[in-house]
Parts: sequence; C-alpha cells; structure tokens
Amino acid sequence: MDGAWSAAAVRRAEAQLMAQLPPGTLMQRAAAGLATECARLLRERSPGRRRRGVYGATVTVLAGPGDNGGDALFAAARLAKRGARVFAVPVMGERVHPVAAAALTRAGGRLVANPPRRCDLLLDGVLGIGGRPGLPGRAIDQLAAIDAGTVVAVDVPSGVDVDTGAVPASAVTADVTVAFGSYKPCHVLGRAALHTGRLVLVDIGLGPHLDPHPAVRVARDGDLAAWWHEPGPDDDKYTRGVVGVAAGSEQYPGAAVLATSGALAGPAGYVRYAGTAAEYVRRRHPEVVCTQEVKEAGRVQAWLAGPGFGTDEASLTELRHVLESPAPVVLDADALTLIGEYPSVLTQREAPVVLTPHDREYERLYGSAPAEDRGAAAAALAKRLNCTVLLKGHHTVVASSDGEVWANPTGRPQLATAGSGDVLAGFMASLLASGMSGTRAAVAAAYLHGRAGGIAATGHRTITATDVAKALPQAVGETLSATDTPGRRR
Ligand SMILES: NC(=O)C1=CN([C@@H]2O[C@H](COP(=O)(O)OP(=O)(O)OC[C@H]3O[C@@H](n4cnc5c(N)ncnc54)[C@H](O)[C@@H]3O)[C@@H](O)[C@H]2O)[C@@H](O)CC1
Ligand SMILES: Nc1ncnc2c1ncn2[C@@H]1O[C@H](COP(=O)(O)OP(=O)(O)O)[C@@H](O)[C@H]1O
Ligand SMILES: [K+]
Repeated sequence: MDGAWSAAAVRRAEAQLMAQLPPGTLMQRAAAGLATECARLLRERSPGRRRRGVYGATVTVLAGPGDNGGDALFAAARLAKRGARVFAVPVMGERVHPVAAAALTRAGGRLVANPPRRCDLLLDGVLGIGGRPGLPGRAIDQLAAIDAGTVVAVDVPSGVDVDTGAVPASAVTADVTVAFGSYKPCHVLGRAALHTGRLVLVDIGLGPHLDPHPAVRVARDGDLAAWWHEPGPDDDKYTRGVVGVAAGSEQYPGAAVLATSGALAGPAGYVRYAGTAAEYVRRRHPEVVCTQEVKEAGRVQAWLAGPGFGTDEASLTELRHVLESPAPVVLDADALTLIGEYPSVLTQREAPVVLTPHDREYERLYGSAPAEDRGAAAAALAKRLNCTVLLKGHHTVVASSDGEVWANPTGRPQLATAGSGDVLAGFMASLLASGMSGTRAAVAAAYLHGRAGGIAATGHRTITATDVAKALPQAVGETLSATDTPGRRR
C-alpha cells in the first residue's frame, strides 16, 4: 500500500527529521532528486525538442516566494552547472528564496522577467505544500506564454488544493510531478490528480517520521495478492464462497447478465441468480444457478442487489429479503435509489454493506452532490449510513465507515460505458463472498475493474461492459502474478 499525507502531517514529519540534520539538508536532498529526474527527462527523446541531454537545454523556472521555489532554484542550479541554459522568473513580486537564487546565479543561471518563449523543460516551483488554491497572475501569464517541451511540477502542481485534490481555480498541469518525502492527497484524488501527470517520489528520509495512518491510501498489486483467496486442495465450490445476484428485470435483463459476468470472474466458487431475467442469464451463463426470487435462492456468503432491478414495490420487497440475510451485501443502482427513499431498510444490519454510487446516486443518498473533496464526501456518507462507500468517477474513491479513505489508481474514461458498473458490482460481490472485508472488496474491485478496462482498451478506442467482464480474469492474473510468492494463502 502507498499512502498520501496531508500538508500538516508532512510538516510535522519534516520538523522531526530536520531537528536531527544540519540546516538545509532536506532542501538539498529534494533538489538533488529533482535535478536527477529533470536530467533523465532531458535525455529522453521528446517530439517537441530539438536536442537531447542537459548540456545546452533551455530550462525555465517559475519561482514562487517559498521553499518550493527554493527547491526548484537549487535543482536548476545543478542543471546550470551541467551546461543547461537556465532562466528563472520570480512570479510573486521579487520574492524568491534568496540563498537558492544566489546559488543559481553563481552556477550561471539568470533571474529574468521575460524568459524565452520556448523551453525544453519548465519547472513549476510556484507553490508547494504552503500554497493556497489558485495561482498568482504572473504565473498564469507565463504559463500561457511559454511553449514548454516538458512541464515538471515541484512537489505538487501549483494551484491545486493539496489536502483535498480540489482544483477550484487555475493550477499548473504537469507532465511529471516530483514529490518529496511522501505523496500528498492532491496526487491521487479528484481533479488535482489529473494535473499531476506521472508521479515520481524522491526519498528524503521522511518515512520513519510520518504518521502510520496516511490521509489517503492507494492499493498496489501486492495488497491484492495478499487479500485474494486462492483456492487450496481442501476447498470446494461452497468453501470458496457462494455469491447471490439480485439484479435485472424483464425490462433490463442485460444488467442481470452483466452483473453475473462480473460475479463469475471473481474468486467465489458458485454464482446464484435470483430475479425475473433468469432465462437470459441461464442462456448466457449456464454455470449460474437461477431462481425467480431471493427467498428461493438458498444460502449465500454475499449478495449483490440493484442493477436493473427496478424501484417498484416488488423490488423493494426483494431488497428487504436480501438485507434480511446475515451475509455482506453490495448495493448498486436501483437499490441505492430505494435506500434513498426508504433509509430505514438499512438499519439493524450487522453484516457489511458496500454502496457504489456515482455522483447522482450520491446526491439521492446524501441530499447534496459530492463536494470537490471526494475523499471527505465518500467518508461522510460512509459514516452517516455506517457502510463502505465506493464513489465512482475518474479517480474512484472508497471510504470505510470509520474514516479510512482509499484512492483507486487504475481505470480510464472509456470505463464510463453503460453496464460497466454492473460488472464492477458483481465482481465485488464475489470478492465479498470469498471472505474479503467490505472495504477491501471495494478497493480490490475498483482496482481490478480499472485494470480490466486497460486490458480491454489495448489496441481499441472504445470498449463495452462485456469487454471489461471478459478482461477481468486477465487483470486478476496479471495483478496476482506480479507479486507471486510460492505457497501464498490468504
Ligand atoms: N519543510 C521542509 O523541510 C522541506 C520543504 N520542501 C519544500 O518546501 C515546500 C513548502 O514550502 P513553503 O512552506 O515555503 O511554502 P510554498 O513554497 O508553498 O509557498 C508559500 C508562500 O506562498 C504564498 N502563497 C500561498 N498560496 C498562494 C497563492 N495561491 N497565491 C499567491 N501566493 C501564495 C504564501 O503566503 C507563502 O508566502 C514544499 O512543497 C517543498 O517543495 C522541500 O525542500 C523538502 C524539505
Ligand atoms: N471519467 C471516468 N473515468 C474513468 N472511469 C470512469 C469515468 N466515469 C465513470 N467511470 C467508471 O465507469 C463505471 C461506470 O459505472 P456506472 O455509472 O454505474 O455505469 P452503469 O450504471 O451503466 O453500469 C464505474 O466503474 C466508474 O468508476
Ligand atoms: K509546485
């Protein structure tokens, strides 16, 4: 797992570490790491660039008044010593880090008001973790005027809200962000994550001083491998978990087919379907055992209810039957609408519930649209309803009822296609049935669904929900084999 820490948490850790080191050490570590990454980028082939390498490259620095500008100027001084032509533009009056500016001039760089119109590399050292959202006017003007081969954000893309990932005003859009010491929420959450580009972490020795609980968690392949229930020699189809799918209707039979496709791609050993689209499911998936009603379905280890399910009296009755079972439940689509209208059906439930709203469904449940701070928005709903919440979107967020927030690092906009949420929900129910906790099942489902979207989109511009379901087994295989260890069991 990776974590992202708030600006205040980073400052606390930095204060502890700085107390043990000579003054300026951390900034030099940051600048050295930044300069190394910039040199690497300048050596790479790039379509808009006339030459490769540091020597002779044009590097422009937008330098703000604080330590973020200091990092950028010290890194630029290192590049100037290696023969880069460096121009630094103070963007907040004349205020720049004085020691770093002197180092740059000593190395042959220049402080200027008007840099060249084109540069190979633009270093955004306007604002770091001390920045409020928005950019000073001079930075906005320079960004508009300069044609840069590569834009590198120093620590964070300036202008974003570091702790929430919101972008309420202008902000830098970087090709690469070089983060110091730890990731921050803006790197992985909300619109700010779109401004971050590729993320590079420079280790400045902060790790041991960071709070063990990051503000936002990010799953990696190794987490999925550790959580996944691999069947063993003593397992049978029941011990692997039975998943029940209450989805679809005569009007929307496709939702039943897609949700069961997702469930079949998961680790559970048995998929039962309960609903009025049984004929369609049977025809498409002979391995699914079908009944017309939830009450007839028998015992399951997890239920999915909601996709294409309807919101009438009969649907409400079926939802009540699902919620009466002692098993964990995923509620999606029409089940979320019903919960919004009849919140009391959720009370007195002890087994885990995962809700999977998109923004409009969130609004129905919470009473207002999710705030730009999507981590806090998901956490607020999770707390209010005592459930796990998976808030869908470009950077899907998962929040547990006790305030744990996860940002999903996989996925692509092509996943916004009708039925792709049905596949996600079915797959998640299978993870729950295999014994994963609600929060882990939500995190793992988003991760693997996103990865499946990537596999399905390889070589294609468009994908369908069926393509995503078909790609799920490969996504699982690639993710688990990336960290395969012999004899691994849950
Ligand atoms: N503290 C440390 O030990 C380290 C800090 N480092 C760097 O220091 C950065 C933080 O530096 P600072 O705390 O100096 O903060 P910043 O460099 O983010 O700048 C804060 C300054 O900008 C002004 N400002 C904030 N928002 C503004 C806005 N929207 N428009 C105009 N002006 C605005 C503030 O009034 C303040 O003067 C980190 O991001 C990182 O780059 C690194 O050198 C690593 C070590
Ligand atoms: N812009 C986007 N970028 C990446 N993924 C997206 C985007 N918009 C939606 N998604 C993903 O696509 C899926 C759509 O689910 P949903 O809205 O429930 O569709 P449906 O109800 O048609 O199945 C979710 O996994 C969501 O996270
Ligand atoms: K910056």
